[in-house]
Amino acid sequence: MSEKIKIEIKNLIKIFGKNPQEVLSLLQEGRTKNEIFEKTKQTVGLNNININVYEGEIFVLMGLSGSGKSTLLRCINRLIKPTSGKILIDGQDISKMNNEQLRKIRRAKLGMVFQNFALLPHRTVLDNVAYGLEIQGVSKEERYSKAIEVINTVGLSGYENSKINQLSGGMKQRVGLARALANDPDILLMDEAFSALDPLIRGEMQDELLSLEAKLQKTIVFVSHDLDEALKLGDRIALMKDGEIVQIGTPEEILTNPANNYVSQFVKGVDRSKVLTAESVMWRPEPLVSINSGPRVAVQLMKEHGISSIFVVEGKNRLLKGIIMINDAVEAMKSKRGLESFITQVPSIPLDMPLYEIIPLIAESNYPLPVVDENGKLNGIIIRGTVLGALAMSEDVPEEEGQAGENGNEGLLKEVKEGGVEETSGEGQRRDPAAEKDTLSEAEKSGQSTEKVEVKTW
Ligand SMILES: Nc1ncnc2c1ncn2[C@@H]1O[C@H](COP(=O)(O)OP(=O)(O)OP(=O)(O)O)[C@@H](O)[C@H]1O
Repeated sequence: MSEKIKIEIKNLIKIFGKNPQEVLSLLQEGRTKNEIFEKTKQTVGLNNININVYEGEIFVLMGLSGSGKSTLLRCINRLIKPTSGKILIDGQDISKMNNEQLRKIRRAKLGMVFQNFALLPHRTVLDNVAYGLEIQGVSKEERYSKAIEVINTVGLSGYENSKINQLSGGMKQRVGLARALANDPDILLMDEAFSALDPLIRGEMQDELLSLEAKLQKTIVFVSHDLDEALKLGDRIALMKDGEIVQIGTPEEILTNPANNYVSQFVKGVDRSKVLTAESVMWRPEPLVSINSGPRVAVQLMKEHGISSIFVVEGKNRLLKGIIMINDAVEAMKSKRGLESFITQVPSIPLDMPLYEIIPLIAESNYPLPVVDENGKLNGIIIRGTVLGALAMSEDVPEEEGQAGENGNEGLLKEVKEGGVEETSGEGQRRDPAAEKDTLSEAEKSGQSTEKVEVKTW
């Protein structure tokens, strides 16, 4: 995802009714959608929408039926004309365009995929995919060659000459996707595109879309009323209610920092383990010991912090070397050898590993797990308590009690809770760059050994 704004929506309002001006003044008075409908029989489809969609992101519009998702999506390609406000696509305001300009921008930049596929049932796959190019007057040779290319992209090669009514739902939607891609649009607008598919196929199509997106880097606006789908697909999600945006955020932000009670209720039953990643549950590793320090320093730090193991790192970049247990450090001290030969190698966790993959690892581990970036730098640690806390987060249940049943991780949670293993780095703190300076000076003070002490904190 780049920093470039691809679609900019500003103060967008859509009123369905005969006298939008009347509704606009009622909106300015602060009347609600329901009040306005009762008074005027007109519907506020969208009220004051402001969104930036960045190039290359999947932006999901999510909300209950009637919240305004489809209306908003259709305003973006001007299938619906907004009552007021702006929609800029690469800086050009589509809400002000005449028909000719609209045709051009739709051809050049916008592809749309519908829930009901909207295919021509008696035509072949090839002709359906090439249809958009055909009505633009592209030569047969050129449109077929492009169509075959995108048919391959969506995994339908071999089906070029099949008729649409011979295909399964999932295959039809692949055709719908291929048809939208045939123009090579920058932006794909997808309206409940997978909602008509049965759950297994739906999951496959979601995976397919994610891997396509990794290759093609389109900007995608995806409408869904399904929270799990939104959390799986969205780089960011806008949660809508009654024609307004309640919250915009990444899936993690929406789950961990709901804007209000409506959002909390909305996300209550979600399986957090599928959405949260190592990065969002890791804590600050503290203290760390440098590979160049002697075992005495390691033992001293562990004693001071009341922990039984400590991560060993190398250099300014805190490259992870492993972990040393207190017994091994004592052994190293007695044998007058360096730390290196007493280090235990531990599996390291990438920053984006989902929580559900971390749970079994942390359940079996006798020490915290290190989270490293792609360069091998130690970014944080994962401790059992953190995992428990992240899974237990909920409006109604106090954190200590957890909420295992609702998250479907009851067995694992029980195992984690009853594991009886001491938290070796219970002192770890959530990342807080502002606190780095203080802890650094404290850590510096604590390194009072004759050996060269290199304590890493941040
Ligand atoms: N053509 C129309 N005429 C009048 N009202 C409309 C029209 N289209 C949509 N609406 C109203 O605008 C509001 C938003 O509808 P919209 O279809 O955008 O919601 P949605 O979130 O996409 O719901 P769904 O998931 O059911 O499609 C609803 O109150 C709806 O009744």
